[in-house]
Amino acid sequence: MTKIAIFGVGLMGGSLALCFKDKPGLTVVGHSVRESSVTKYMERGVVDYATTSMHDAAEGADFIFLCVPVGNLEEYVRELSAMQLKPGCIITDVGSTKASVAKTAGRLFGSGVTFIGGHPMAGSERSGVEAASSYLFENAFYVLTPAADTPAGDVEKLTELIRHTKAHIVHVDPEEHDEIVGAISHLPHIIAVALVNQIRRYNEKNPLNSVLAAGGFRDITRIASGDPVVWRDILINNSSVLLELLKDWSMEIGYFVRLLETGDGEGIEQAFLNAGQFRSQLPERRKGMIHSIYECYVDVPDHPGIIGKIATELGNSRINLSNIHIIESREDVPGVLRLSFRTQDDLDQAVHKLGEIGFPVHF
Ligand SMILES: NC(=O)C1=CN([C@@H]2O[C@H](COP(=O)(O)OP(=O)(O)OC[C@H]3O[C@@H](n4cnc5c(N)ncnc54)[C@H](O)[C@@H]3O)[C@@H](O)[C@H]2O)C=CC1
Ligand SMILES: O=C(O)C(=O)Cc1ccc(O)cc1
Repeated sequence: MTKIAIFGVGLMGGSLALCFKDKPGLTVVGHSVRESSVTKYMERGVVDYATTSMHDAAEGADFIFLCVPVGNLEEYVRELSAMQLKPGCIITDVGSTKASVAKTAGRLFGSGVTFIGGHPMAGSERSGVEAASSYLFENAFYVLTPAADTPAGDVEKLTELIRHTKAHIVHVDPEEHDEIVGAISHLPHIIAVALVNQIRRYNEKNPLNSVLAAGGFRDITRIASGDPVVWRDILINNSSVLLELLKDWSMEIGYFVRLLETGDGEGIEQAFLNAGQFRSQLPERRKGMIHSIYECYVDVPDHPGIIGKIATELGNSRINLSNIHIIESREDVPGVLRLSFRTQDDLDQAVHKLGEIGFPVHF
């Protein structure tokens, strides 16, 4: 039996556990510092066994996944380095930053135990084992950050195991990872939170702000609902990269201030044109940093029974619909439904079926 120990069975740890559990030859052990969490992991059946003992979890493990907030990663690495681990044990993590943990682990682990940093680049604004799903990583990128002297055989062993997630595995240098992920994930989270807090202040004076806050606002601010502790740790850990990115961000904002002060319509058009062109070249519907589920929009007339018809048609074709959301903010226009699916295959089949029965689909 290959023993996999998971420290911190939350959204990420729980989702990994679900990918590995019940696979032939694998046994999954979950660790939490809290007794109540251990009971919860067992009750939900996400692990084969759970414990509050770090020793019991790590002893004899072939793979150890550290899935705690970034601010706690290095203390786990330190504690594990002082323990008698199984020779050949591979330790990895799922932290959203990679440079500091790679540096600490590189210093602490000698022969017999290998550390390879990891970052599955899929997730959501939700947290906790309640939000875990075995589908979370399907089609997403999964970054590994092996060092130049990491044994190739160990990278291969970890890669083989991670294939259970159905993610695309890529290798990136830890510092380069933090710069890129700072720009495409951490900075957008800061911007979303700052924007929501700006509107929150306006809303204290006039509650109509939140009543009218509709599609666009909700779309670009979903990630502002991320877990505060997880994000505190990510931003503090990557602060030097983020401070540089924020300088560039204030230049971008300053540019818009000038465009408006000078009434430069052509400049505004050009800014939207450039952004739209770049955005349309981004890989389509790749599950990843911001888009994490397979979804499409359907224009439907606003009359009773239509939602039932769509759900029934999809059900009859054995297409699994994971969520259906009515966009309520469209008064006096055709209603719009957002349909979510767990897999690309379900989404593709749904698009085909809905087309057949005369419902136009948008993305
Ligand atoms: N949320 C997301 O979408 C993504 C998160 N990550 C990374 O994954 C890691 C875990 O994040 P999530 O699973 O989202 O968070 P989560 O809050 O769902 O899970 C965190 C887990 O760590 C445990 N934990 C919290 N504080 C602890 C402490 N002081 N000592 C020991 N255990 C503690 C919690 O009990 C929980 O089991 C973080 O390092 C985060 O940067 C990576 C990719 C995506
Ligand atoms: O909610 C989303 O779309 C995300 O962007 C999730 C996410 C959060 C943290 C990461 O390190 C990676 C992905």
